[in-house]
Order: sequence, then C-alpha cells, then structure tokens
Amino acid sequence: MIIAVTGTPGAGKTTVSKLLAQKLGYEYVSLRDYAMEKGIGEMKGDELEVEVDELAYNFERDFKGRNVVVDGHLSHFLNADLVVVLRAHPKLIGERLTKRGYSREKVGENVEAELVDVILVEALEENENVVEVDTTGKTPEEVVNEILGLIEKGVRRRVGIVDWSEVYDEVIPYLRL
Ligand SMILES: Nc1ncnc2c1ncn2[C@@H]1O[C@H](COP(=O)(O)OP(=O)(O)OP(=O)(O)O)[C@@H](O)[C@H]1O
Repeated sequence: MIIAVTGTPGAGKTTVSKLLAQKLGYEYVSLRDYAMEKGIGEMKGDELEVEVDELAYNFERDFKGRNVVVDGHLSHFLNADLVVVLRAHPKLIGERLTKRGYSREKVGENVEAELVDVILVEALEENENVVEVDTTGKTPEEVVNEILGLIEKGVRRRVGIVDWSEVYDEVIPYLRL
C-alpha cells in the first residue's frame, strides 16, 4: 500500500511519516529527496520546482506494489492508496516556520494556505481516499496512532474536520494583508 502524507509546510509531515512508516514496517520516502535523486525538476533559488505528472509517473514506476509512506507537500499528486492530509492550527504553522527562519512572505503564504485548506482541496481533486488528521495539541505519537486506527478500521475518507475560519483573528499578524 502507498500512503501519501501531505500538508502545509510545518504541519509535521516528516515527523509523522517517519514514525508511521516505522510502526507499519513500511519504507519511508521523502518525495523531495526522491525527485532530487532522480533529477526530476529544477532548483529555483532554494525551492525545487517539479512537473507533477513526471514525478507521479516515475514514482509509480519505481514504487508500485510496495509498502511505502511517502512524505511531501506534493505527495497527494501521486497515485496513492491513501492520502493523509495533516492539518495544524495556522498559528502553529506561523510559529514553526518563523522559527525555521522563513521570510515573512513565505510564512504568510503558508499560514494563508493552511487557513483556506489549499492542500486539502488539491488532494480531494486528485484522490477519493483522503483522510484529514488535525495534529493541533497532539503529540506525533498520538497523531500516528490516530492514523493507524483509521487504517485498521478501513476508513478511507474523512474530511471536513477543521474550520480555521474560527481562529482567523489569532493569525492576522501572520497574514499578508
Ligand atoms: N503532533 C505533531 N505532529 C508532528 N509534528 C509535531 C507535532 N507536534 C509538534 N511537532 C513538531 O513540529 C515540527 C514539524 O516539522 P516537520 O519537519 O515534521 O514538518 P513538515 O510538515 O515535514 O514540514 P516541511 O514540509 O516544511 O518539511 C517538528 O519540530 C515536530 O517535532
């Protein structure tokens, strides 16, 4: 089974994906590292720009039939059996990315993306099997156990579990208004 873990940068994809892969006994793949290894896409500044169709085509060829947890904010464009969209309070995204030294512009862009469900909407356009998991106030272990529980119960779709419009006021300082 191919499990794609996606979400806004800073939502916790890498932490959760590694732990999930470990608990399931699956391979862990960073989609960014995979693209770079295969020479897919090109660096524009410090960002890797990839053609998603080329990425999906190569990934399918290399991983079809294997048990993989694939981590990346483009992983929902792959032909996955299950797409896990990690959500986090946009304020947490703002705090984490600021701590990482991202520019105000980049922090704002990602806080706004989380606020208006950009990745979720993209994932739903690509795949039927989308489960959202809110990581806010949970440890990575709790998040992984929640995902394992959903997989065990055979849940393949669970969306609409967060509504960040309720917390809009808290994130105004991060927005590019
Ligand atoms: N419940 C949680 N799930 C995942 N990460 C969490 C959680 N709570 C706190 N964190 C922390 O949040 C940070 C998330 O970073 P991580 O690199 O995993 O995110 P990411 O979504 O992969 O970001 P990026 O796409 O920018 O690499 C880590 O420092 C992690 O320890």
